[in-house]
Amino acid sequence: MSAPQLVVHRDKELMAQATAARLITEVVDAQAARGTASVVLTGGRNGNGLLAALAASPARDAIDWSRLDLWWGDERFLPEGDPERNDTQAREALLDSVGLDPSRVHAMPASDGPYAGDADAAAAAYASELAAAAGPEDDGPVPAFDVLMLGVGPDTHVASLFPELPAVRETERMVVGVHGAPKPPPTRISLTLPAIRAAREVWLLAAGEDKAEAAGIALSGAGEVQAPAAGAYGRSRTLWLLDAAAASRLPQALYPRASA
Ligand SMILES: O=C1O[C@H](COP(=O)(O)O)[C@@H](O)[C@H](O)[C@H]1O
Repeated sequence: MSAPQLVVHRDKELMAQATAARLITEVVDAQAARGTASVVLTGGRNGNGLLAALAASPARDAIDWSRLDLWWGDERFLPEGDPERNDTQAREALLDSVGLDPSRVHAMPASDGPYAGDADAAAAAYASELAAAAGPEDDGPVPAFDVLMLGVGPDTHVASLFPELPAVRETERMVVGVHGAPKPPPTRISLTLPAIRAAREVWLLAAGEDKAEAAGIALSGAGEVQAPAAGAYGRSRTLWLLDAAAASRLPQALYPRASA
């Protein structure tokens, strides 16, 4: 487990641009060291903002996109191409405009595919895909992703692990179907905390006033069942990337601010 490190940017635009630059460097370094890189994408406003910033960055061409494996931390269990799918939004924001190898883009199954209506079976299939990609050096049934990104929800959810729902308590399976999510749609697929913790680096993204309470709770010693973001950490680094609005309710000891 790596203790959280915080980086606070002035506003969400700067946070997205700086995180895009950070991601480019990480991917380029991983490709230089190992030939390939693996990144886990997140959905939501902050995740899509980051992808849009990456698409707009001239430095994006430093990445060899054909040697990048992309995975998702969660997905809304909806038909292929649905505008609310995280996969659809990521393709529009970035993926359709770079030269990815389609065989390395590992979208989570859609609700109208071979697992029609069965999110649990779809989750098991994604777990098998992850296990097939893991090598002996990964030391487990999922790859040691270079960077795994998670948007933090206003209720402290990450991926589709919502407070108090069974998925956040999962300790054995790497991917689960989520039922009854409080944020629409109710049926989802999600990596679990053990899968998230297999990543070398976990980056939590929180921008905007509506994330301030969640960031404050998760970084104040809350339990992971009540505040799933508190249970998300990487093997070698856990990085919280915030804007000033989202950092406004962090404990002073973590993020000192001049008193008003
Ligand atoms: O539904 C989801 O929400 C979270 C957070 O989204 P945000 O819009 O509040 O930033 C996201 O990280 C997750 O991938 C997504 O499925």
